[in-house]
Amino acid sequence: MAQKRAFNEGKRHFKKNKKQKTTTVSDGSNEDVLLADVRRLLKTTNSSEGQKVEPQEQTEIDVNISELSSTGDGLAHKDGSVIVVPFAVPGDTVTAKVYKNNSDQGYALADFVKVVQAGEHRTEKPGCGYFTKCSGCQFQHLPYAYQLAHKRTVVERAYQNFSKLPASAVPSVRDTCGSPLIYGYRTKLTPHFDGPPGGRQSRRKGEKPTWDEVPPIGFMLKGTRKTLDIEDCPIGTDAVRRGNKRERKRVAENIDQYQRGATLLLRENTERVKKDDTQAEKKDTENGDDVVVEDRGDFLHRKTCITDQRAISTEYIDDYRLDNPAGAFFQNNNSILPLVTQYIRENILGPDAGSESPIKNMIDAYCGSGFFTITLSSMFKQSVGIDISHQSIDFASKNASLNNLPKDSVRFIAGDANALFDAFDRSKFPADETAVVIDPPRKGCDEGFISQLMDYGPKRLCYVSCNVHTQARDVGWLVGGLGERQGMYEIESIRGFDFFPQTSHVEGVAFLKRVDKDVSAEPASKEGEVTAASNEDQSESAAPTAKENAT
Ligand SMILES: C[S@@+](CC[C@H](N)C(=O)[O-])C[C@H]1O[C@@H](n2cnc3c(N)ncnc32)[C@H](O)[C@@H]1O
Repeated sequence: MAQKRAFNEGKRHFKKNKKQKTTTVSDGSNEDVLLADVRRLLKTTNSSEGQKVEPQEQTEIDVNISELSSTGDGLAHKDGSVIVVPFAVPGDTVTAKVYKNNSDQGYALADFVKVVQAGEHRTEKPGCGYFTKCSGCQFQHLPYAYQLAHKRTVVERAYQNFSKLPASAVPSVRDTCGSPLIYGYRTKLTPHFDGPPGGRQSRRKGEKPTWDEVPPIGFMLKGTRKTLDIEDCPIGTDAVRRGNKRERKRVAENIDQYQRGATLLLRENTERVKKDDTQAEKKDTENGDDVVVEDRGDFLHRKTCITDQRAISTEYIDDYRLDNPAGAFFQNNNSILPLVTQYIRENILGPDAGSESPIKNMIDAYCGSGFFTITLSSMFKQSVGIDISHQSIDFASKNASLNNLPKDSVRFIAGDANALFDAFDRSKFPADETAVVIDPPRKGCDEGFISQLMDYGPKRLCYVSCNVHTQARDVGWLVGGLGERQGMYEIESIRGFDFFPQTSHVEGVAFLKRVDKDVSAEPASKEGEVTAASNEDQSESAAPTAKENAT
């Protein structure tokens, strides 16, 4: 009998220092991920136990960086504590200034001060003048191959730390797929500025707040809650960078019209025009510097930057046109998306699937404005996407029409993924003929969703996630079980995709297959009949045991 797994491991409470305050660390948060790395490092370096010297806050110390954390920080072991230093590289000796000592957790957070001796991997000239000040990028001093190799390790550790699966249940993580563009890739940036000093008091008194000067407009200064003024961000696309310049000028000229701080939207928009379109040429001349023109074979892509949240932005991926409300979620690195869709096409039917694949249907849970449903639709007889946002579903339906997809085979439903399996006719989507794509927000799937998914028991799963740590937890449930529910899947492959070069983020794509019953060993069932219940019985043998789970 397989081990029953804790139903909700989502929130853990840690006692904090002498005041006995507790803090909640949610699954997959930066703190949770860092803690797992700290514990592992302390375990492997327990030789100095008993001679622990707590680093004093506000003191400067020199430390040798031994590894990179999954959050992108350098980790050093010193006198029984782990010192966490941003912008540091394994092999570096750096001076760091401790600003927070989490002694009960065994680590201290420090600011990077300077490099004393550079490690061998610190070879790149950062592409941005704000590097080591801006909190956006962590890796501009690292060669791209090193960044990709590190992200593979991040995915590996995610499964070691959060899936609760034995190593034997997790296949070797594939090499990270790199992004074709490593700068100039971000199609969306959202710089912000803070309100005027004393603004709240002025408003309370019924007075209009005034500005002494134009405030910094940009991103967070690393390790603080202050805004760093950013004139230019080289990970943005050319159109977005031009938009940033324009928006900064507009805000500076109109700052008196703002009573509070604000977040600006910079979203790339693409207009596809035939090469001989003289009207488009005229527009380009009129709009001058605002338009970036890219040659795409028979077409030109005219790229501009949208700043109105309610406007519609357009992107082209694999020749599909996808419209989206500019302020709503859409993937931010257009250059890597064709590689992701290609990879999913190559794997979603299974490694042995030829033209005779039993998989005829696709369900896209958390579908947004239909990116996966639409770009993969040609592989399936019918596809259905579901998303909690009515606005996204409206756009998904419009996108299906824009791409001339038949209404009877590509459909979208507005609703909670947790109720997904009540929302459509299961008999039209037999589990044996269906693949489910899952692409939830950073917090991952709800337990309710995972349980329902296992009740339904689709033959194949493709789990895409921008948080490989919550993804590993959820995959652990699907394979190892959740609460009373036994797991019923096996991991086929795991691979990271580098959606955000120069940063510590990695997108995970995992393929899972249902562990099917060996019908020859079960005389009572009819040949070929595989039900969710029978899969559940069978999964016991595939699920890890209590002992394995504990390792
Ligand atoms: C990471 S986005 C993925 C969107 C889409 N797959 C794409 O690539 O553009 C996550 C999506 O999950 C949706 N979402 C969040 N919670 C949900 C829930 N409980 N049920 C259904 N959709 C949900 C959000 O509206 C968002 O569109």
